Amino acid sequence: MIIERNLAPYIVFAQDPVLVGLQKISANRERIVFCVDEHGILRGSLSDGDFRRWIIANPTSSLEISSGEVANATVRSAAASTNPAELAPLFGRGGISHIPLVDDRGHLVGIAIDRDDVLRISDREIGEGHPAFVIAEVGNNHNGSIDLAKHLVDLAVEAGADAVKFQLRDLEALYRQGGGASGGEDLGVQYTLDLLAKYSLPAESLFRVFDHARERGIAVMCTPWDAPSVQALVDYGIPALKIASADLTNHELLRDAGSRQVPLVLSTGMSREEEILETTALLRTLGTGFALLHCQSTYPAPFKDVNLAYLERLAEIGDCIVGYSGHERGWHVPVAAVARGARIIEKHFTVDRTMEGNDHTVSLLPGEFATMVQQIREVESAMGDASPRVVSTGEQMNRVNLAKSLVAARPLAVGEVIHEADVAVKSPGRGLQPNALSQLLGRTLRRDLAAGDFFFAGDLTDTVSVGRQFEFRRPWGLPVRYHDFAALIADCTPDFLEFHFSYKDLELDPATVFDRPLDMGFTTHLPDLFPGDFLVDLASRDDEVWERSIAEVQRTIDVTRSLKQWFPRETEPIMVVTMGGFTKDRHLDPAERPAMYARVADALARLDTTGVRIAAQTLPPHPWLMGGQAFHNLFVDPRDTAEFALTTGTGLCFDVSHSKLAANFLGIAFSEVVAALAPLTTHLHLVDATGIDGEGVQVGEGEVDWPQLAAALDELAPGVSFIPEIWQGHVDSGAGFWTALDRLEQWL
Ligand SMILES: C=C(OP(=O)(O)O)C(=O)O
Repeated sequence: MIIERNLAPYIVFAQDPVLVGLQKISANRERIVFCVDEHGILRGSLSDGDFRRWIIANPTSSLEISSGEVANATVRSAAASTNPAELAPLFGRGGISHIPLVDDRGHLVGIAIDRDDVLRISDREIGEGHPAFVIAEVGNNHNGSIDLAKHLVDLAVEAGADAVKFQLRDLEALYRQGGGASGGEDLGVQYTLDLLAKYSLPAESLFRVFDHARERGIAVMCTPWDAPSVQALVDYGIPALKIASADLTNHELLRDAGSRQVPLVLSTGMSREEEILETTALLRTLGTGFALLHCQSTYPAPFKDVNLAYLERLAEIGDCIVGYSGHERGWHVPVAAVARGARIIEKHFTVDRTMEGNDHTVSLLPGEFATMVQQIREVESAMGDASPRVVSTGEQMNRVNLAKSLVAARPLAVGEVIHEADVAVKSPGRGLQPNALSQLLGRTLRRDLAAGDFFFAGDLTDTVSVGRQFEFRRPWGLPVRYHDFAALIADCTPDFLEFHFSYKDLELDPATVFDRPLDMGFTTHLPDLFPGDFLVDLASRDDEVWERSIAEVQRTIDVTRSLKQWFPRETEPIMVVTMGGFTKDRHLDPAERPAMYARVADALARLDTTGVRIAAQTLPPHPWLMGGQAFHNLFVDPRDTAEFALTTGTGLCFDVSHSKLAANFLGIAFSEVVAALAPLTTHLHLVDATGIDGEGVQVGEGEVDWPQLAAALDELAPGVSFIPEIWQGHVDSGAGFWTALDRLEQWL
């Protein structure tokens, strides 16, 4: 439980319209506000439930009605002096999680909240489901210089820290001899005192540094080592206090700090478990929000003494948010601590490890700290949620390439019953997976198979998936390969075929593919991969890559042109090109994009495109290039994509899956993407998407709002051709394409 005394987000005046109350409820995310009169006297509660009950009872009432009239006047309150231990049993009854605390004249002075799973420091929430809160502990590493302290704040901001922390001591109050006098003390104490006397910053100087941190938008924390320092920090308005390990048993300081209505973060180094238990019990009587940091108080701490496994026990015995304050070398241990549940990480921070003072040696330099923060974020993103394992989109692709399938061991004819000897397990994994063997055995074949042909899911059912004559308001086509187009058009007549070339296809003489001209149109698609793992990149700054990219695109244009003789209806075929602009390890700064687009434009200007319309394919933020995650920088953001199309006159192949992923990644509405791209679109790839990298998903099984998209396309890109580009839609006699077309027909 915490006792909240910052009441502004939780109160609404009785005369305020109820809408104001509802807005406050949304803003404070606590699902409740309390209604007070002009003297601050509690008049009732206004929760989501109170409002719902009222609106059901008064369905025609205006929202201009005052909050006081809607509020529940019988809300249960408690006296401000009530001990938190007495408040605790009141929670939970009837769903109560907030108890208003009133003084003896009925003024609202606090709210007891049944919450210790989230700690709020400045505008950050800490706890399960939130990114770890990373504190750059400057401590006294400013060595007494305000300028260096401010510089460290700037560096902490750049390194991605969530907070900077300092230490404040009143040496007169803190040490038994007062001031920096150390005569008669042990060696260690003398050394520490000498350093503190030399390098501590007084409160007023530290506050100038805190002001600077606020201006830079980073949370500021401080460890008070004595009562005057607690008072000074609270007077300053510090958003959270840190309690050093050395003070874990200092109940007087804890009582003082814990009654100041700011969250406490306590380190547990140099402590025994019973001391930690005693302290948490004490804090619970104060009603303050707190977190415990596991810590090994040696500088540097030997790895063998760190005992990260204790984090779990600490969370259990403290029943609170836990974190880790690290004094070991390097930053891999804090990263591991995050993986073991630390929600707060504190690590010392300096500009120079050789400076005088015992914290410098265990501090991270700014670049190291930035790496730690980045690695923490990467590990957080890698943590997942232990839900049942699913196959990622990239894995699905690799599974096709690397796994195995059930194939015909010999030619098999329609009507034959499948026996074990008829089936072999071979790579690649395009067909039924080997574990489907028992389902396949004993089934009667409904199609002929050559030796080596895949068995598909369709062979396990009695209904065969076939194409049919589909009806659309715009030209529709099928994505095909040279080797499968004839089978795919056996039962349907698309308006056109889109040939997705492999690099080997480019070497084939079309006369060996087509035995007669076809009465339909065609489009083509640049191969995704060329010999020697080469990916076309018309934006490349590497001249060799750029020249070869231009040559490969030109070669594909030439092949496209040569196909026209087999498709007399097609006068100017579209060729879809993935232009490039990808990187392997990270997205580039958007400022780098204009030069890259210019490079693409220069490459396009070098091509002889006579008789062929190039369409630049819109791209996802994270393509699965060569079976692994990569980063696309161009044709992802609809704004620069549209600008490129407009300024170069290049048409777009609007890939709905790719651009939906881009919208999710960029946090923009997909309708905005459609509005920007559809008017510049000459060709469409229609396919669904999930998240930021789930591409190729079956229509209706992802996140695209198809009726809305279809209406927008009717308006902004009428008559523009499309293919259903379902991943692996061609397998199992085109089952994926037929399902997609069946579904699309109702909207397009
Ligand atoms: C010394 C401090 O903390 P820890 O015990 O985490 O090192 C501090 O916060 O000043």
